[in-house]
Amino acid sequence: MADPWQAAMDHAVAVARKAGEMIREALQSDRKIMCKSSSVDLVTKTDQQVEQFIFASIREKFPTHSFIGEESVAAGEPCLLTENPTWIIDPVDGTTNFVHGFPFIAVSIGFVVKKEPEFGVVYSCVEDKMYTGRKGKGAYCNGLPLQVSDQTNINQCIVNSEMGSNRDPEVVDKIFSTIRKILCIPIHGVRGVGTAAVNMSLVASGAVEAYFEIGIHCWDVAAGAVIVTEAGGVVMDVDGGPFDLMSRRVLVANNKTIATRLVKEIDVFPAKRDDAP
Ligand SMILES: O=P(O)(O)OC[C@@]1(O)O[C@H](CO)[C@@H](O)[C@@H]1O
Ligand SMILES: [Mg+2]
Repeated sequence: MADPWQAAMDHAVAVARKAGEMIREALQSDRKIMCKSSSVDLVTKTDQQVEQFIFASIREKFPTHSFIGEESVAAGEPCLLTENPTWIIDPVDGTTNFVHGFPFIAVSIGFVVKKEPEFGVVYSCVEDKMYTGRKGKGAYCNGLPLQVSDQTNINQCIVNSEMGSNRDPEVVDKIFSTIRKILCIPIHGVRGVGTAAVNMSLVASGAVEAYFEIGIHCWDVAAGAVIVTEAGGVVMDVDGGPFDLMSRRVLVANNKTIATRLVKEIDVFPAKRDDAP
């Protein structure tokens, strides 16, 4: 039977690639920085222009679908997931990296139907790596199949995480205490490239065994969650419970053994849900 969403996924790949070209061009010119929730939560005209381009390109083909985009929500659009086919988009994941020219910047396009992720597209546009995952049909990077690491020994792992954009000293203490505990298990190393979408794609590629973060948004992880699952990995809440796209919390790993070992070390702190009133 033909895949009802294959054409949508093919379109998402083409749109992500064009959006990536826009970002690469913008990297050659001055980036005017604006702030959102704080002086370290950055946005630029490029974020807004790329999101408008992606929305317009998708709406043209799928006018009845719903959209959740980072910059539209920042401008006051509701962040509510319904049963309707919904595109969940981060036009520039790694805006701080973009502003600084740090070469990990991704276009993240997730597609969800009846609240179930159907496919994810993450285009790491400086690296020119197109990561894709289609429910039940595997995960790929530039057309080559992705498979998570087969490592089950926590001491042999690299774990991705991020410092986030919360500068409340009590939150920063929890972030650092978690990273300290994990590092001293010990593990081989902690890394983070400044974009959840690429952090998750690196788990799917087997380059690192896990990634977790509290404070991300649905648009950061909607695509990566499908890519990790389709590469044979697991996606869950940082407390080991089921993954909740709107919870602002995510833990992905190559397998349940590594994931549950990490859950023991994560100091959880509150983060307001994406769909909170
Ligand atoms: O606002 P942006 O750039 O679209 O995304 C925010 C983000 O890059 O910041 C976090 C780092 O703490 C990442 O996990 C997340 O993807
Ligand atoms: Mg973004």
